[in-house]
Amino acid sequence: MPGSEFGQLQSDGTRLPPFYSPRPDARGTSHDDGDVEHGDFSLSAGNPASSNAEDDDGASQNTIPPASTPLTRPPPASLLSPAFTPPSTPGTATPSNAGAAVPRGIPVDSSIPTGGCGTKQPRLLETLPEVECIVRARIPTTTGAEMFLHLYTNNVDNKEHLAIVFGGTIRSKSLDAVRDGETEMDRLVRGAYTGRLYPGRTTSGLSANTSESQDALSANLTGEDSIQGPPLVRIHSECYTGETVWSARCDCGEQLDEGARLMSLPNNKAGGIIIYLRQEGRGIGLGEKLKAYNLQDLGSDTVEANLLLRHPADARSYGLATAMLRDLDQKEIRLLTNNPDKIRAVEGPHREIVVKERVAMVPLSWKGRGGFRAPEVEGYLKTKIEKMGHMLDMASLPR
Ligand SMILES: Nc1nc2c(ncn2[C@@H]2O[C@H](COP(=O)(O)OP(=O)(O)OP(=O)(O)O)[C@@H](O)[C@H]2O)c(=O)[nH]1
Repeated sequence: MPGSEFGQLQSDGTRLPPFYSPRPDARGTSHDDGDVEHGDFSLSAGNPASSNAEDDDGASQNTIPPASTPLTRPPPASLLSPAFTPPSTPGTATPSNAGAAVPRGIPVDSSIPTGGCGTKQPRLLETLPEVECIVRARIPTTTGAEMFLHLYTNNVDNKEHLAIVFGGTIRSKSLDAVRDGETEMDRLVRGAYTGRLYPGRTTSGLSANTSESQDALSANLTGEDSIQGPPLVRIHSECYTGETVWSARCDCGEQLDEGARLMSLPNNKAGGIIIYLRQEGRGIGLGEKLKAYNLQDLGSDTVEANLLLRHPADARSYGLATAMLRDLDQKEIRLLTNNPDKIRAVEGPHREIVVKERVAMVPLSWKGRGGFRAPEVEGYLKTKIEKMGHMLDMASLPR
């Protein structure tokens, strides 16, 4: 960690990296999450992506996955644990937002060129990958927000892709499916239960006589817990540097935290899902991304650095995200992104998922809500806008 100019001084005297979550508003005013997209975005249908980026993006969407691994086979012992250990957990500085509105989205219709996600059509594989949620657990976070972490296996790679689920109404079909020969304890341990776990619980379903089931019943009757519209979704690609080792070259850590914060807002009754895909460095892997960083220090931008290393500008695909969202029983979503390619790609080859709205991700520092400023992240965002067609208006960057 760099020196003392970095980090927020906490009440217990320790310093936390300031990079991820919004700092509390120094003026003590409450934030209004309803203004997320106020004038900050252009919805131009014209896509300013360079020809390089266009060619490479198109190619990347068509990446053929490696040979299938049957879902029935147990995951290999070599499965790596996620490096997802953000130093600041979701929702820091949320208390002042307790009553804040759910962020407004911009209507999207990817079936028409003027629908708000550019004109590029990614070439997608005809069939979605198969995914299976093998375990789910409740994660109370340090801010009081709670989420359920779902770990998925699939038939195209050996990575542990994750769904971070906010709200109690979103469930995984593959997790809930009954497995041959399993006991009630097996179901409890792999997270295929309803309601909450407590010491001594022996059944995975809600039994009619517990006070918990009565609470659930009355919540449903009063509509307190009923689903209200499509959930907020973020499709997030792994970024070890930005999420774990405090890199100021990108805003990935801040985006992850901000997505989680918005999904945890009490007024967000529709729930939220962060699909956390293990495609580090836009799919080129951490080693190659570190080489790209060195090329950036030598004068290349993020797209040029990838191309110099003979990688596409963006080597990611989103079929796994589409399949995971379908497994979580979603059809329509509100997507937190500035990336037009992501909107079309996550919808899948047959629009298995429909993005109804895009919710813009404006860097927090641009809105005067904390965040961080650095020449590197400004270069990163500028390249996204100028070469990759991201729907973010650099002109609104405060000088
Ligand atoms: N190759 C490369 N990858 C980077 C660099 N900086 C960040 N990344 C990766 O870029 C990806 C960021 O992706 P996302 O957070 O999904 O964001 P996005 O696709 O840019 O679009 P949004 O949804 O608008 O945030 C992660 O996989 C990061 O590891 C870089 O300099 N070079």
